[in-house]
Amino acid sequence: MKPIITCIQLDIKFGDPASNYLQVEEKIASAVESQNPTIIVLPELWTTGYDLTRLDEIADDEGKTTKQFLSKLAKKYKVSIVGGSVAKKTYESVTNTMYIINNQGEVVHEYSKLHLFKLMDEHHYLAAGNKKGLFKIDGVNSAGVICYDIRFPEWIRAHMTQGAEILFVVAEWPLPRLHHWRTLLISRAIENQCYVVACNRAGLDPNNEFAGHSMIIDPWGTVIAEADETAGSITAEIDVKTVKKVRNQIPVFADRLPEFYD
Ligand SMILES: NC(=O)CCC(=O)C(=O)O
Repeated sequence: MKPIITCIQLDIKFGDPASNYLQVEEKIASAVESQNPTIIVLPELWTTGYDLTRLDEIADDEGKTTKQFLSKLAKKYKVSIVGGSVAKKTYESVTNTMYIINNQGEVVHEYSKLHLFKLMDEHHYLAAGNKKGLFKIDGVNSAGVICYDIRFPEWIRAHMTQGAEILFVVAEWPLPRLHHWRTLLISRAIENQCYVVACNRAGLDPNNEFAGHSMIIDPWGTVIAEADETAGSITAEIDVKTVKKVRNQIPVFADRLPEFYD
């Protein structure tokens, strides 16, 4: 079965997890009803937005609430979820953490953002992760990274050389750098000959206007679905066999010469 992927481009309510859980529940229900997706993707920090000064109060304790919430919806609708990311509080720190839930409602992986974005003060409030975002979703080897991570092609490549065929990107990417967002995502798809599924947020917070433009890009670099700047969703069916076809046509992975790269 070919994956049908929906990105939900939310307008996140700043610092208001209760409202955001509610709107995500409604938007997942309506995406399932109208688009029949097999995989749903949410944006970065969708429970709290960038309300970093209040994380002590509003971050999710060990991610428990989010994991239960997404598992329940995944099971109810038999859909896999790339659960954007949330602020996860532990005894030691708060991380910007993505949960991957399969269509049985099981949490199959969690990835914490490796590269913290200083321009949005992340380094003052969040701790970086230390593990790759590699997982299988609906049988497809995939990678998941968070926003600023896409500026580090070597980090993405480290996932791709381990066999990932879809790169999921979840983000809160501001409008003034929309050109970078589109160019970096298309470049990551072309250089890695993979699908890129990128879910950004829409709307405003007290410091930023966000770019929207969630995108689904094929391994040739063609944009097959793209949102505008407003809240909404995009959906596309993808054919994972295209990854092998493109990798056979131009054998970039076989032609790498890593011994010259450092
Ligand atoms: N939330 C983020 O990591 C934003 C990254 C960003 O805006 C960039 O230009 O990079």
